[in-house]
Amino acid sequence: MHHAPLVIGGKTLAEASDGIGESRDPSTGEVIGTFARAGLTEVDQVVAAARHAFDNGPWTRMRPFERGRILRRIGELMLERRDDIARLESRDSGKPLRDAYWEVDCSARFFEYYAGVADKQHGTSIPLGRGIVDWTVKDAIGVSLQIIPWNYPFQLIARGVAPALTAGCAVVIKPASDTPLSAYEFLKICQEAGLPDGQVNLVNGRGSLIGDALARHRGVDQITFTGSVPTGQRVLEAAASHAIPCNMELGGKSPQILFADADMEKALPIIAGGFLTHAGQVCNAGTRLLVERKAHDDIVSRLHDHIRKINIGRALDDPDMGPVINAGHKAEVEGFYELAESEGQLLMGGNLPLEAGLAGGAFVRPALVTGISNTARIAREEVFGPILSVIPFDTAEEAVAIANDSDFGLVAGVHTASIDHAMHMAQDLRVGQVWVNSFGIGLDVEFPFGGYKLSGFGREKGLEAIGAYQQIKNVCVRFG
Ligand SMILES: NC(=O)C1=CN([C@@H]2O[C@H](COP(=O)(O)OP(=O)(O)OC[C@H]3O[C@@H](n4cnc5c(N)ncnc54)[C@H](O)[C@@H]3O)[C@@H](O)[C@H]2O)C=CC1
Ligand SMILES: O=C(O)Cc1ccc(O)c(O)c1
Repeated sequence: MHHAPLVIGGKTLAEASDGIGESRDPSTGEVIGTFARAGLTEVDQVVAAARHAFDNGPWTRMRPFERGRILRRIGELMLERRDDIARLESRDSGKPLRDAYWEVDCSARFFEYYAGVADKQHGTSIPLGRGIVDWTVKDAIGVSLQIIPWNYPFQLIARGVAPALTAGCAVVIKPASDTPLSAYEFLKICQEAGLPDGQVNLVNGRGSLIGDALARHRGVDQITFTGSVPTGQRVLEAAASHAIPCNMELGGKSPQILFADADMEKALPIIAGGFLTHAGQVCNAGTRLLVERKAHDDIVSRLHDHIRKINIGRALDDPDMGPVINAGHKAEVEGFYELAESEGQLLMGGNLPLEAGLAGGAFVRPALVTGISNTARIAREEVFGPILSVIPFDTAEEAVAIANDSDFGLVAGVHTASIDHAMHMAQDLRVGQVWVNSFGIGLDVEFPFGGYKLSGFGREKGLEAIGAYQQIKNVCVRFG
């Protein structure tokens, strides 16, 4: 049985003021671990520890290449422990084992990538004429609060913490209560890699209690949040109470646009992966398929055949699809099947062996919804489950209009053999990321990732992410 303590200023605290929480395996419903649940007392302690590390600790003063070496070591240790972390993550989050391995590998890549960037944070020199020298310096913003969701618990820590540390920040991590376990593995790795005490701190606990109190805390200088829109809006209100900047990575209802000229054989697994990965519990899941009308019936029949064969099972057995995060979320997804049936036709898939042991799991089945337009609620609301809404279009202009007619704007996929269609879509789609003849779920660490509209603002990954953790200081010197 795992137990995740708090880690505050380098000290490991097995108990905390809001008691002990339990974490369940969504594949079986079994309790697989416990965690110390922080309350308001620990909120003050953890912010004080991070502040102390930032204001007085060695990290801020260390030479950038030395910081880079420690960051690289964190990535190496992740790879050395990939089996243990992936198995823990697969059980705690319910994602198939291969996806949990991907999560660990990608986390290591974040540290490798930013390790190489640590000593390249150049400022600029601004010409103001003779007798004046003016330059900018990229200063660390201070204490970064990272509020993490349950869908990619380990990787989203790495995604935010690596650039924050690179910039010189201290960090407080607040994981989701459904997936509290792997964050402690991350803290242990940081300690072993030689990260100074207090530079990264961990507090598990209730979002509405400590998440809110941390976001309001005057000692926090910046927030990175990934999660739902309503919670993100609450976090923004808390941040507004002391006017600090936020990186918001919220939900999506991302389109995949399929033209009739596309190679259907190649497009099919990409479209399916786009909405089935982690049972659809991905912010950038491609859950609206906009299909050129003449290809509609063909792709629906191929997709239905495909999802009929999807094997559902325990995450550790590495099935095609694992469970959703918990019984409450299963009920929500099932509510969306009912909504879909009232708005259009629901085509179900999936093989769920009802053998003993799976009865307690939060399993749902993959589904297509046809006979709807983009005004249907099922085509507009984020389900966070394996449901694909299929909507026909006749022209490329109409495809863009439907794709952009959404409250969200995270990502889009385009499947076509025509360079004109591809370029038109890339130019006109109001989303943060366009994939052509592909649809990656968080594939790479090098390019910027983030949304338009209700999908949020700010960018994760790539060189762009570091800006969230820096202040630009301008220095102007007159001489002579
Ligand atoms: N964009 C994304 O990647 C994600 C979206 N979601 C969406 O959110 C829905 C609900 O899932 P939840 O886990 O309840 O997500 P949530 O958005 O409520 O939680 C995300 C994180 O925020 C924390 N939190 C909750 N209330 C807070 C508050 N008032 N102040 C500060 N932090 C707070 C939570 O403890 C968790 O760490 C899902 O069904 C899905 O639609 C969930 C996870 C990830
Ligand atoms: O946030 C999500 O839900 C999806 C996701 C996870 C990891 C990534 O690196 C990414 O780009 C996107």
